[in-house]
Amino acid sequence: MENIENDDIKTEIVNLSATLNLPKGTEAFISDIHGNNDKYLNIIRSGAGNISRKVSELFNGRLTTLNQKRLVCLIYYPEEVLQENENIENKDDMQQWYMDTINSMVEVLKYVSNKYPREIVERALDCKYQGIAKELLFGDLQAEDKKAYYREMVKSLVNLKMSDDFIIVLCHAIQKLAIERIHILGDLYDRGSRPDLIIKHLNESWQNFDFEWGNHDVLWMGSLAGSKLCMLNLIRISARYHNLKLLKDAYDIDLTSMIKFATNRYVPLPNFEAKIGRNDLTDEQKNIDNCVQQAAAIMQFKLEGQAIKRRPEFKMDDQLLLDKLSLDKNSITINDKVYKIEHGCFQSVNPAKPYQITHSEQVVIIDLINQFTHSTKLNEHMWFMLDNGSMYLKHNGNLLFHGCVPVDEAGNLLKLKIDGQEYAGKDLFDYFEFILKDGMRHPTTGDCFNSDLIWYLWAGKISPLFGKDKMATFERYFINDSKLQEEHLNPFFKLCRKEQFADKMLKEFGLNGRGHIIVGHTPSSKVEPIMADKKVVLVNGMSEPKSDSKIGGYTLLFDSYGMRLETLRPFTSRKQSIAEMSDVVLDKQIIEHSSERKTIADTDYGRKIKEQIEKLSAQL
Ligand SMILES: O=P(O)(O)OC[C@H]1O[C@](O)(COP(=O)(O)O)[C@@H](O)[C@@H]1O
Ligand SMILES: [Mn+2]
Repeated sequence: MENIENDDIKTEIVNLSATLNLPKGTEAFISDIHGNNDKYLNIIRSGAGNISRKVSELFNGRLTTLNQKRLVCLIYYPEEVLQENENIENKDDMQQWYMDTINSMVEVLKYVSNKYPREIVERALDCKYQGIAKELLFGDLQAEDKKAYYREMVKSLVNLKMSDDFIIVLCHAIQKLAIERIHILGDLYDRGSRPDLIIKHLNESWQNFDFEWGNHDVLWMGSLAGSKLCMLNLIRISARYHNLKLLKDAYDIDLTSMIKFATNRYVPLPNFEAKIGRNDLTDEQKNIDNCVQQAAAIMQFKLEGQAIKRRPEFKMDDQLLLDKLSLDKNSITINDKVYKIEHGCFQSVNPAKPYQITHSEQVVIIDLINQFTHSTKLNEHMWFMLDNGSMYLKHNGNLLFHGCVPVDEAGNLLKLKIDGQEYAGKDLFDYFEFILKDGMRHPTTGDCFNSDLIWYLWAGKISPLFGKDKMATFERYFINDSKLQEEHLNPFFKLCRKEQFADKMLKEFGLNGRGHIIVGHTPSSKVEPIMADKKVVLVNGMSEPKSDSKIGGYTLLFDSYGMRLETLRPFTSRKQSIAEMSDVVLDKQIIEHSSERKTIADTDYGRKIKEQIEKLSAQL
């Protein structure tokens, strides 16, 4: 008996020791997806550019560039591309195409899977075709004695009309194996229409991923925790980007009370026109978006005023603006200067009590927050974000978070004083993580401490997720003054150009200077994507590109040879990507390269394996 046990332990040690010598898996870092499911899938299905690179390594000199492109496009979008085959009329041509394609596909799959232990490769294959796929994948296709056997296998797949399904299984396996782990550096939610589908995809089809929460994600998590402020911001942004439908379709939140209230009390105004790049909306849809945005904005400003007054420690008094409106509400006095109000909509603001919510506003807010806190699907998705996420992550020596470590101009950590206790740097991140988790575990719709702090994460001066001195929502809606509308970035971003500062930040989180700080949030138009002698990398890859933008953002890949930042091609639609067979990557910059491959032994996972080996050895 003892011997059998010892043998099992020894086998396990052999397997684990062997795993340590495999090359390190490829990590992909993406950020600011903002609900753009198609663009997200375009990146994921392409292995963040990894697949086309592998195909060219494998087929250069054997396939023309055009045929490589065709193969790559098929791997990304097999469902759509295979449909085009219906146009091939000649049966022999068709058979030949399938045989060539399956063979090439198996080659690519072999190539991307050679980093993994067999068990992981098997897991990436759909069970329906696992037997055949394994035979083709792990067998020696060139062995003379078996050539006919393999040829017949592929031929039968074609004859039995199983080949489309089989190709799809191989393509999905290639996609999965091209990236070992995805880091999502925040802002999965808001602006785009289908964040729910991204969550669904990760939940159902991906194994290794993590979220570093963004300020927009916090609005959704905070709403589930009962924060009315988070919810009003969320609804305002949803209306601003014509996404109110998402709330009903994905989360079963009925906005009837809000829409009725808003369309009765407000008339459409130019400053509340939805920000969408299309003009196929009916007048009714436009009016709803416009009026709901106004109603939510006014409720938001009122409740924000109450929170700011309730929490003097937030030091946000400069954002109390409703009480600075003139009696006729056509102008506002800020720092002794009078500004004209453009297209005001303050009919529900009582000059005597500007932050007081009216009875009918209250009725709408209560209806909505009850629905948010009771939505089963929202509950499921936000817990998925909570369980798989954190405020920051230390992974393989790198530090990942969404925004910044709040500092002053001199680079000293800014302290947030709450309840007599000061939090700064890593402690500040840890504190907010505790509050967010606590808030979600104990949801309440009252004006509680957790809710206020969660809202602070969205818009507070010393919020690591926001990273700006103020959110100028009011000014941007109503005051035509570019100075007042400015939101200044925390000095962190400027200081990040200095290596010494980056080292100091890494040290604050217990990491050494060999690591990198990898962040999302800030568009590359504001901050360079590579700073501090390549120690700080910005991967804001997904914010909607402006219509004239020549790039579609950045993603970072970290494989066994090093790190490279990929500049993405602007993404318009899935249909167009397929039609043009366009690849995701426009350009790449090497951040780090070593001719000696990193192995699993060099990673955090490797460290865990070594610990396990030690434990097992002790049992022998
Ligand atoms: O693009 P919009 O909807 O006008 O939003 C602008 C607001 O979004 C923010 O940029 C925050 O969003 P990000 O985290 O995506 O930057 C605010 O600072 C700003 O006030
Ligand atoms: Mn952000």
